[in-house]
Amino acid sequence: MSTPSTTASHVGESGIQLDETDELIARLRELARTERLLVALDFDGTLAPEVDVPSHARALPEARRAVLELLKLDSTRVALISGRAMESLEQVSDLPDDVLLVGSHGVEIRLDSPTRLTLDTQELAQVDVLSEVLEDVADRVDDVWIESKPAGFALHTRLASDEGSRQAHLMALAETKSEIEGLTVREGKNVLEFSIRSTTKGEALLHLKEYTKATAVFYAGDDVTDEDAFAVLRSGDFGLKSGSGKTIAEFRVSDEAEVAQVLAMLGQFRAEARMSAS
Ligand SMILES: O=P(O)(O)OC[C@H]1O[C@H](O[C@H]2O[C@H](CO)[C@@H](O)[C@H](O)[C@H]2O)[C@H](O)[C@@H](O)[C@@H]1O
Repeated sequence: MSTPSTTASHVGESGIQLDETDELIARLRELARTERLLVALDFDGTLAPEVDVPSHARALPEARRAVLELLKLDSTRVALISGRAMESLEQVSDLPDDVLLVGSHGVEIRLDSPTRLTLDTQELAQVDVLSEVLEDVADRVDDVWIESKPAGFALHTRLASDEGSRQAHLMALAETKSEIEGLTVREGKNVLEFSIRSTTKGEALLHLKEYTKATAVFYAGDDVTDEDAFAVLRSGDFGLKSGSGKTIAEFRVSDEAEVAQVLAMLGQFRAEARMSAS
């Protein structure tokens, strides 16, 4: 195998970023030898580069290829854990049905048989109130819009000015909180997410780990909400942060292309490990 060109770094005990590509490779090889592997991945900013229109986002071809290779391997499951609504995640990810999907930060889950999210009357009423309040905020600030999800909304500010974005955040926070008690608010890249359910990617990852009976987990993500998933990783698992920003993940690469390289390596090591196990 050729030497990977990742700029992987490892946060040493001193907090200093050390160039640790060799260590990353050694740890990937070790992970690949586990009995049952779960590879769980965030979508936007991890497999797919950020774009202005969410429905236009697609995984990099090399990332998609690496995921398809992993799917061919026995005792290996692949999952996407995203903030997107399930319908949107299915559309943009366009992967086979044996990929486990988690949408809306854990509110929606598609395992091997489809399940439908149902909200009770009170929750439906809360979604209606949220819609009214956030539509009103979006109407008042240029280039701010809302994306609908089954249990909430994302307030997008990617195309707004810094000041517009700041104002939209402040208004949306104040006005939703005064209308709905116990609302969950998550901040992401150019987005503020409001949900009437309070799941996290960490809870979703634990659920998938139990469902797949995984003996070790690989998780890659780029945003603040992915930190909840990194937080539930245990010894022998592997956490990979894509891009800049504070993280508790053990390893970091610089972008989606490097995530794809790491996934391709993992696929290769896993194929070798499964071959020698059989
Ligand atoms: O958990 P993820 O899979 O990373 O999803 C997080 C949010 O992704 C989408 O918004 C982000 O990506 C868009 C497309 O690149 C970009 O236009 C936007 O600025 C980003 O915030 C999605 O639209 C949200 O619903 C997800 O929660």
